[in-house]
Amino acid sequence: MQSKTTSGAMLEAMREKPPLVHCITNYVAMNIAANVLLASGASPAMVHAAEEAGEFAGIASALTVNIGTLSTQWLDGMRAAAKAAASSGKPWVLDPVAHYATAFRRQAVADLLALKPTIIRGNASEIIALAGGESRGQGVDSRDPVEQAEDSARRLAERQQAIVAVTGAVDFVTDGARAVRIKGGSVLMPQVTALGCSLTCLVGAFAATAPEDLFGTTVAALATFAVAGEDAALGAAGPGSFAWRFLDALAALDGEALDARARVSIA
Ligand SMILES: Nc1ncnc2c1ncn2[C@@H]1O[C@H](COP(=O)(O)OP(=O)(O)O)[C@@H](O)[C@H]1O
Ligand SMILES: Cc1ncsc1CCOP(=O)(O)O
Ligand SMILES: [Mg+2]
Repeated sequence: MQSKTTSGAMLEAMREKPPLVHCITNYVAMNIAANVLLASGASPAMVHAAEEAGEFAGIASALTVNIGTLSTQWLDGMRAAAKAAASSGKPWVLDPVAHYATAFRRQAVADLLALKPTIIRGNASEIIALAGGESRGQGVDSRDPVEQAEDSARRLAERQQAIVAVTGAVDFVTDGARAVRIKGGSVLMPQVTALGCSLTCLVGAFAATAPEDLFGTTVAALATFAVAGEDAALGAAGPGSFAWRFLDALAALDGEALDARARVSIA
């Protein structure tokens, strides 16, 4: 088996053995997130009912949990799934969408953090607030630059013993010690709803492919979005044509091109 040491090798390994990714995500993101995973070579399943989420997490290779359209019943399913993933040693990714906005969300995220996500992916405002800082987030959208979230990400990674990925104009990934920045993508990406949510699901798919290297798999997922986003923007007239071009760009990207074009630097 080819070693999965580079982002490109991880992408090819994922396509060779498509991981079943259990995505508990929001109503807005379900369709595009599933299509992003299929285009990238993974196998998505959007399963959230409390009656089955724990059992399903046990048969999937990774779990992603996104609180975008949260409800009490959904939270029950999230907790059951997170406990099942954690107890079976499977990676699970938390996307704390707009957790700062309401008391309900803040409590939900506190409960989920206590279940030890292995990776946390959010925009700069979400990560600043999650680490206890003052963020300027508005609803689900970030109003803070990523560079102002880097220290928060390092502290959060240390505190949670997790990988933390902050996305925006230049992404940042850390395990609390190591850290890299990833350039690329397009200004059109935040204009398409649920691309961040979709990226969280792709982080789960890569994590399932090489769970022994969650730092590397998280970088690989973000680099995949960065390169595909640049490709999709080339011919896009706006967010609408960008969205379908982005799916095509993900499907067209191969490991060699990803390794050749990913712009990852040590932070
Ligand atoms: N200004 C930008 N330039 C290039 N890429 C961006 C920009 N803003 C966001 N992205 C990319 O869009 C994707 C979604 O991330 P983001 O918008 O930060 O998350 P969220 O949707 O959760 O707020 C990521 O791949 C990120 O790198
Ligand atoms: C608009 C909206 N409302 C609740 S979840 C959601 C989608 C958020 O997607 P993303 O965090 O990827 O921008
Ligand atoms: Mg988001």
